[in-house]
Amino acid sequence: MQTVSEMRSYGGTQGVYTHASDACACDMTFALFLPEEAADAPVPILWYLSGLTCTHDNAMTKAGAQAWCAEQGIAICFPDTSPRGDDVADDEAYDLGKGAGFYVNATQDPWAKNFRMWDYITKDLPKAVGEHFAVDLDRQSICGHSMGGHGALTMAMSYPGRFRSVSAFAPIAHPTQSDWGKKQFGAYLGDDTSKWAPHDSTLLMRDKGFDGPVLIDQGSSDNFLELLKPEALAEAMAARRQEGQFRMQKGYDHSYFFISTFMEDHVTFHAEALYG
Ligand SMILES: N[C@@H](CCC(=O)N[C@@H](CS)C(=O)NCC(=O)O)C(=O)O
Repeated sequence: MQTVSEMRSYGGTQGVYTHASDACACDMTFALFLPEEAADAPVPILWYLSGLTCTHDNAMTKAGAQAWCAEQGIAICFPDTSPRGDDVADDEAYDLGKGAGFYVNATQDPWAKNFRMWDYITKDLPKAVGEHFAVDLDRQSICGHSMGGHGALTMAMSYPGRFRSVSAFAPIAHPTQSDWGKKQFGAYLGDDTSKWAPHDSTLLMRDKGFDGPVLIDQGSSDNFLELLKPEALAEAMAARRQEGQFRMQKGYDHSYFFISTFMEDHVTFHAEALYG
């Protein structure tokens, strides 16, 4: 584990670190905010998965999460969205390859060698963070934005008992039926759509739901509504009678101005579950 930077923030520390990932077969960079309570004892941790084109840096600098995490005494980790490096495959489109890992384990060439973001987020990263920092892995929650909302919801429903709560800002909610999904799942997972289904949060919600509270915020003026398909997830939540809230936020778009507006609500929501 190498420290890239560490800065004082809200009485705690905002760090950026690089480590070797077995899953992605490359070095990965992540950001971690630790509140001042972490100096005395391990603190609960919230994972924040970012969207297309992002690195660890976008949410770290624009989501405004540190103030609320400091207030609640919880850590927040911002991973990268794909493997990185000169040897890693890429595509010229912004929504495939680097910056667009889609939180799956690719099985198809040329992606299979490095694009294993599912294993990175669920295995390598918690192991590394748990070993090196004062975080309590018995108290984890997960959230994300857009492609990262998709990752957070699919991981939360796939690992019952691991995450106490899940939330998402404008998640890609039904990727098997969207051009933000079909293109990437076809490339990473191949043509057999039965391999796609475990990575669709609407299908997972219909099938099993989440064993804790769910909070979804979606801007009504989001320019990607046709790709995100929020109505499919809202319907699935209602049909399952899932504990949680789906909030359509009037006039908000897809940007970090939307995310930072509602970040306090999300951190408070997770803190209630993490300290409950
Ligand atoms: N085509 C758009 C789509 C990418 C996009 O909106 N990405 C969102 C996540 S899906 C984002 O967080 N962008 C980075 C940022 O706003 O800092 C672009 O490249 O700007």
